[in-house]
Amino acid sequence: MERRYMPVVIFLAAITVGIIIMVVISVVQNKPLYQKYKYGIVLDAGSSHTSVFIYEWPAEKENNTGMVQQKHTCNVKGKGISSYSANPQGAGASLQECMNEAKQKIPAHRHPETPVYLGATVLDSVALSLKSYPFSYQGARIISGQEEGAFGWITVNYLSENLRKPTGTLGALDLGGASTQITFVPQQKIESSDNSIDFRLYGNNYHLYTHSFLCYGKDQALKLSMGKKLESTLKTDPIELRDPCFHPGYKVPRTVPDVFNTPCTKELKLANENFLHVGLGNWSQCQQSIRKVFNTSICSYSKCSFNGVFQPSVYGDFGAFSAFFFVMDFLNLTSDSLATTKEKLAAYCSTPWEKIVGNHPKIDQKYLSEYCFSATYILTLLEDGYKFTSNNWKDIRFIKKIGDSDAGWTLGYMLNLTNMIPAEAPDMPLMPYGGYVTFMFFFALLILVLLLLVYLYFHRSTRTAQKDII
Ligand SMILES: Nc1nc2c(ncn2[C@@H]2O[C@H](COP(=O)(O)OP(=O)(O)OP(=O)(O)O)[C@@H](O)[C@H]2O)c(=O)[nH]1
Ligand SMILES: [Ca+2]
Repeated sequence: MERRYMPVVIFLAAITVGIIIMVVISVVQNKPLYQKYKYGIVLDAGSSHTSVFIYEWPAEKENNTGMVQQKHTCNVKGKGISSYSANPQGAGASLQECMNEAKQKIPAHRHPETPVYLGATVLDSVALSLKSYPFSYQGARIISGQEEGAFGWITVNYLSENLRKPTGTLGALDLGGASTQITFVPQQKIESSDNSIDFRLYGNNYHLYTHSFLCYGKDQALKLSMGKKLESTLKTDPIELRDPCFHPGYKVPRTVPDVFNTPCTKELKLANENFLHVGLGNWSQCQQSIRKVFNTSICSYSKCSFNGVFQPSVYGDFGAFSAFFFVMDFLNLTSDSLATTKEKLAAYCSTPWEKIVGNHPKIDQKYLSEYCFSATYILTLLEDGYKFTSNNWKDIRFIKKIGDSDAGWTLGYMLNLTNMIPAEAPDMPLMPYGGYVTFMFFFALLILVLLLLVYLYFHRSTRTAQKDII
C-alpha cells in the first residue's frame, strides 16, 4: 500500500479503537447494579387462620410493575390469632414460630428497614409481640371488606402485569371463612357510592365495583344454612337435622349453640340443644336449601346481586381464589363447564360418607365432610348471587397463585402502604439491558465491517494503480 494512504488507515484504526472503547464503557456503565433486595412482611389474621407473608423486590426497581414477589409464607398453627379473644397473650405467642422463620429468611442487615403490617382483626398482645421482633412494625389495621376486595384486585392485576394498560384487567373473587368479596371494572354505571372505588395506577384510571358480604364466607354460610334448617325442622323433629348437603351415612352429634355461636345467625332458643346431623346427599335439595340464605327478591337499583346489594353485570375474566380454589381444586372442578360441574357435584354429594372417607384417609374430616356443601354454595353464590351464567362460566379462573405469589389481599395491601404502585408510570428505559448490549455489540461489529471494507477498497485501488503504472 502506498505510503500516502497510511495516515488514512491509522486514522480509521484510531476511530475503530475509540468506538470499541466507547461501546465497552457504555455497556459496563449501564450494567444493572448488583441486585439489592428489599423486604416486607404482612400478617393476614383471617377468621379461620393467620398467615405470615414475606415479600421481596429489587431495591432500585420497586416502582416497576410485577417486581414484588412472594418469597415465603408461613401458616400460624391452630385457628389463627382471631381465635384468641379469650386468651390474648396466647395470640402473640402463637406468632413466634412464623416470625422466627421470617428472621431466617430476611438478611439480618435488612431487618430494621423491613416493614411489618398486620391486617384484619387485632389483639393488643399481638401488637406487643410484633414490636419485640427486629423489624419495623407499622401497626395493625382492621381491613374493611371494601379494602379486602380492592387489595385482592390490585394483587391479581399487579401479578398479571395488567396495571400497565387501562383495560383488560382481571376481576377478583375472594371466598374466606367469614366473608366473601367481588371486585371488577364494570361496563355499566355504579349506582351506589358504597360499592365504588377509584384507583390511579401507573397513569391509568380504574373505576372499580366492589362489595364484601360479611357472613357469606363458607364457614358462616354453612351456619346460616344449618340455622335455617334447624329453625324449620327441630320444632317438629327435635332429634335429627336431615341435611341434603352432607353425604348419605354421615351422622354427627351437634348442639344448637354450635350452629348459633356467631353474630351471623340470630339467637335460636330450643328446649333441646342436642341433635344428630344426618346426611342425605341430595344435591338438588341441597341447592334449594342454600338458595334460602340469599334474598334475591328485594332490589332498589336497576339490578342487584342479593340482599338488596347493587351489582352491575359481571364483565371480563375473573380470578377466584382462597376457598374458591381450595374447594373447586379438591373436587377437580376448576376447568369444567357449569353443566358438567353440576353433574359431577350431584354424583359426589350422593356418594356414601364411608366411601368418601375411604378415598381420602388423610384429609381433615372437618374439611372433607363440607366439600359437598361448600362447592354447592360456591355454585349458588356465583350463579344465583353474582349472576354468572353457563356462557361466562369459562371466564372464571380458579387460582391459588400467580407465579410464586398467593392471590389474596396482602400483597395489594403492602404495595399500597409502601407506595410501590405510583400513580404515574415511571420512565421505562429505551430497551432492556440485554437488548442494549446486543444492539451495541452489533453496532460495533457493523463499524468494524465497514472499516474493513474501506481498508480492502483502498488496498485494491492501490494494487490496481500500481498495475497501471507497470
Ligand atoms: N379445603 C381446604 N380449606 C381450606 C384450606 N385453607 C383454608 N381453608 C378453608 O377455606 C376457608 C377460607 O380460608 P381463608 O381464605 O384462610 O379464610 P379467612 O381469611 O380465615 O376468612 P376471612 O376472614 O373471611 O377472610 C376457611 O373455611 C378455611 O377453613 C385448605 O388448605 N383446604
Ligand atoms: Ca381472607
